[in-house]
This record gives sequence, structure tokens and C-alpha cells, in this order.
Amino acid sequence: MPKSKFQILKYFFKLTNNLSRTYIPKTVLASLLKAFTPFLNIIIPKLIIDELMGNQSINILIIYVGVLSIGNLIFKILNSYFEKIMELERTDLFNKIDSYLGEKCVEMDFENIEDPEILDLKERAYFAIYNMNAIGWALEKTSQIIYEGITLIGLSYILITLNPLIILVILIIVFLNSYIFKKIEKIRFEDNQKSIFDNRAFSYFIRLTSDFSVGKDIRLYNGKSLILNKARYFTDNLLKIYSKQFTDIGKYSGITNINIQVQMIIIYGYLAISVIGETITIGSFTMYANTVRSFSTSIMSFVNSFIDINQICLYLELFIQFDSIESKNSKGIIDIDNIENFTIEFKNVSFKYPNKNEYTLKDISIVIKPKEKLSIVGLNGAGKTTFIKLLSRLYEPTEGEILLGGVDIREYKYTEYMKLMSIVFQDFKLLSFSIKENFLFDSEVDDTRIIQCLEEAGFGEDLDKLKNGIDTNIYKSFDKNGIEFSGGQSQKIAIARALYKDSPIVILDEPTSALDPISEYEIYNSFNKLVEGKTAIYISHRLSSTRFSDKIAVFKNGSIIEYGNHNELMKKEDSLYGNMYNTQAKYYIA
Ligand SMILES: Nc1ncnc2c1ncn2[C@@H]1O[C@H](COP(=O)(O)OP(=O)(O)OP(=O)(O)O)[C@@H](O)[C@H]1O
Repeated sequence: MPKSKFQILKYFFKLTNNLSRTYIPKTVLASLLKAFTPFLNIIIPKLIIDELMGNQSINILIIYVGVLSIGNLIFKILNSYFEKIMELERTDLFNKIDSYLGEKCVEMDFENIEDPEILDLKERAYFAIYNMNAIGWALEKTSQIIYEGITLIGLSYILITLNPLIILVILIIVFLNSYIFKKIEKIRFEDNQKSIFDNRAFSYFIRLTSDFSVGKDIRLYNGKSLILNKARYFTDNLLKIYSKQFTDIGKYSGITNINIQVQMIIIYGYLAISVIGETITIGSFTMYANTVRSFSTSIMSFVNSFIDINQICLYLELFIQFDSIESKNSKGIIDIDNIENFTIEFKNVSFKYPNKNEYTLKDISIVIKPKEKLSIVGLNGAGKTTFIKLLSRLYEPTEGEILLGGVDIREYKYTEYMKLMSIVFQDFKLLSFSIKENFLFDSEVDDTRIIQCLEEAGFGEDLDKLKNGIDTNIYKSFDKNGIEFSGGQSQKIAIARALYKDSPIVILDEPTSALDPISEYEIYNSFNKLVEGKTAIYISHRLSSTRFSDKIAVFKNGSIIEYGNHNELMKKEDSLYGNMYNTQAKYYIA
């Protein structure tokens, strides 16, 4: 990660340039244009006044006034043209950064998405870019240093002809004010960082109010006041932070204004005395007064730009920290093509969720042979889904290793490894796209096969009723005719999506929980045919699935306590499996 301010800026200029080739050159051009504007209004008025006090030539006066007005008009048009252009450039750059951060989030290891520290860091990165406009700010300040630098050289030259001590007076005031300005920026940065958690929490609660997936529960259990009270609590916190900030900053800003007034009194006094003593003309008075005003504004913004850049780097550093989070999954380098043996082996695997002290899985050892059908059963919270999450590399084991074909799964290229797995998680999600787009988000799809898979998953009759077939949009987010499928229908689409992927390892975690018993039976029946020649792992509380399995692993409190086939486990005395099976069968038969 870059450390020095220079390295941080370089990192960002490089990133900006990669995202938008035109942003930096246009910003520099706009800044240079600004640098030359003040000179026109300093030099020409002096010439006009001197002419008025001297020869009073109408022709020369017309030329001066003409140059002044046309020059100002041209600068104004050009400046506002660039302002508009820069507005568009900024929007475009922000959208690109948005996509860049989005890509980063999607590629991030899954476990990071639920880590509050990472979530806060992400919020800080977003805050830096959006709320503080840190990239635009950095570029603006860098170009400000350039153009104020150029302006200052010209203005110093004019002021030296008056009295170099004037420059000293301005510098003293500027450095005093810069010290205060630095304090103001420090307060702002610290308060902004303090507000990150409250901001994130506030946005979460406000988002909930329009989140369709929780809309029912909020209405049924009168969640409105709870949510709004929580949101209010966090806005109150934010208000406290920012009210204190405004008071503190207000005090400091007051002092800087007093300093500027003192500076003006000294300089105007000196200029007035010089006019009375006739050491300068009235025209020169105007020029020097304008020069002093421009010089003090320019030197202030020149010095403050450095302070600003210092501050911006603090914000940008947070962005870089987020950007530098490494994905463990991206470290795998072995090609999947090289393996022929799909034996999966968990070797003494134990696992704790991040930020948790207790183990969710303890010393799991199991071999799943190629083409084997394994059912995983157990009570709620026993660790069944967690077992799948480890196999699918959403998390890494805390201890032990998981092997595929004798090689630690972390060593395989992640994207290729994921191609081996068709998984339907119990909390699968369909997205607000068409049915077809939900199958493969990023590549060409085969419509006939999609339809075939939907039929195999028991969705055929439902599909026939859809006017737009597989082009029907799911949910109404973008289409008022979009369809809100039932839980069972959605589950069938999710299963069809897994079938379509046609991977050698198929994992179904509670795949039929929302299905009626007939659909469930049909799916398992057809599944057995469909997963022929593949390894299949089923997690289900409906023990009917175990009948289709070669092996059953019974989980309890994070360990496998029973393992065997249906008959073996049923014969075992005091077996949890037997107990669960009989209890369920009793209700079904009765
Ligand atoms: N992301 C997480 N962070 C922390 N703890 C978690 C997380 N996900 C699950 N757990 C905990 O891990 C334990 C095992 O959960 P898991 O989902 O693996 O159980 P399960 O056997 O699949 O349960 P169920 O039958 O209810 O689906 C539970 O105590 C759960 O609270």
C-alpha cells in the first residue's frame, strides 16, 4: 500500500487516468484558464485610470475598455464552458468509480461482506469518494497549486515594485490563517470518521423502509416505529456530531476573518498614505489594491491547497485500504482441467465464523467419493450449511483442510473451481431480471436447454402459462408486469438454474423446503436421473431425500456423529437418524 502523500496521489492519478483518459487533461486545462483570468482585471483598470488621469485619449480608452470587456467575456464563456464540461466528466468518473467499487465488492471474499470492520472501511472509502469528492478534490487542489503558483509569480512581481514588506504582511496573515485552517480540516476529518458508523446504520434503517423482501414482516409485526426510531436515534447522533463541528468551525472561521480585516487595514492604510504622499498615482492605487486582494486570495488558496491535499490523502488512504483488501480466493492457481478424480475429502476440518469464539464445525473428517450421493441431516444449527459454505469456498477452514482430488481446494483457480459446483442454498435469491437472465448472468444462454431444465425441475406447467415464457421478468422492480413467483415456484427456478449449470458436483441445501410433497417426490425422482454420474450432496430436513442417497452423515453440534447408509443407521441403537426418521414417518403415515 502506498505510504507517502506523493505515492497516494500518484495511485489516484493513475486510477483516475485508467478509468477516464480525459478527466485529468481537462481539469488541468480548466485550471490554467482560471490562472490567467485575474491579470486582465488587475492590469487594464490601472491603464484606464492612468489614462484618465493623464492624456485622456478617447481612442486608447476605447481600446482598453474593449480589451477588458471582450477579454472578460471570453474568459467567462470559456470558464463556464469548462465548468459544464467538468460537471459531465465528474459524473462520468463517479459512475466509473462506482462500478470499480462494485466490482471490488463482488470479487471480495464472501466472509468480508459480513465483517463490520470491512463494512465500515467500505463506508469510509465511499464517504471519501462521494461525500468528500476526494479524487476531484485532489485533482482540483493539485491544479490549483499550479495555477495559483503561476498567478502568484506574476502578482509578486507587481507587488515588489510597490514594497516587498507588503508581501511579508500578507504572508504573516496567511500563515496564521493556514494554521487555523489546518485545525478546521482536522476537526472535519475526525468528525467525519466518527460519523461513519452512524451513517451506515442510518442508511440501513432507511433502506429497510423500502426493501421489498422485508416489507411483509414490517407490516405484519408493526416494525415501522422500531425502524423509524432506530433511524432517528442515528440521525440524532449525527446531528450532535455536526452541531458541535459547526460551532467549533464557526469560532475558528471568525478568527480568520478578523485576521484578513487587520491585513486589509494595514495595506489600505499604506496605499492611502502613498497616494497622499504622491509616491503612487490613483491608477496605481487601484492596481495595487487589486493586486493585494488577488495576491492574498491566491497565496491563501495556494497554501491551503497543500493543507487540503494533506487532508485529502487521509481520506484517499482509506479508499486505498479498502481497495487493497486481498481476496484469499484469488490466490489459487491450479487449473481444474488437470484433475480427473473428484474425490472430496474433509480432513480434520474445524471452523469458527469470523469474530466468533466458539467452533461451528469441530474436527470434521469425511470422504465423498466421485458420483456418490450423500445426504446430510441434523437438527437446526448443527452446522450443515456451514459445511457446504466451506466446500464452496465462501469461508476457509480455521483448522484442517478440504481436498479435491488430493489437492487443497484453495489451490485451485477460484472461478474454475466454482464451475465444478451447482449449488442451491436454502436462502437462494432470484434477481430482478428475466427468468432467462437469472440462469447465466454473463454469457450466452441456450433457450431450449433452459426450458428443458425448468420442465425437469417441475416448472413446466407454470412456464406454459407465462405469456413471455422465459423472457418474463421476475419481480416488479423494473417491469409492472413482472411476476412475483411463489416460494415453491422460485425454488423450482433455482433448482433448474443449478441443473442448467451441469456441473460434476451438485449441492442442494434444503432445496425442496417450499415444495408440496408431490413436487418434492417428483424432483427427487427426476434428480436421481439428472445427477447420474455426478457427485450430489443433499441437505434436507425431509428425510425422504435420504432414500436416494448412498451415504448419510448426521450432524450434531458441529460434528458428524453418525455415518452410513439408511439401513445401517436404522439398525443402530439409539441412533439420532433413526429417531428423526421414525418421528417424521409417524406424522406422514398418520
Ligand atoms: N455468518 C455467520 N456468522 C456467525 N455465525 C453463523 C453464521 N452463519 C451461521 N452461523 C451459526 O453457525 C451455526 C450453524 O449454522 P448452519 O446454518 O450451518 O446450521 P444448519 O445445520 O444448516 O441449520 P439449519 O438446519 O437450521 O439450516 C449456527 O449456530 C449459526 O448461528
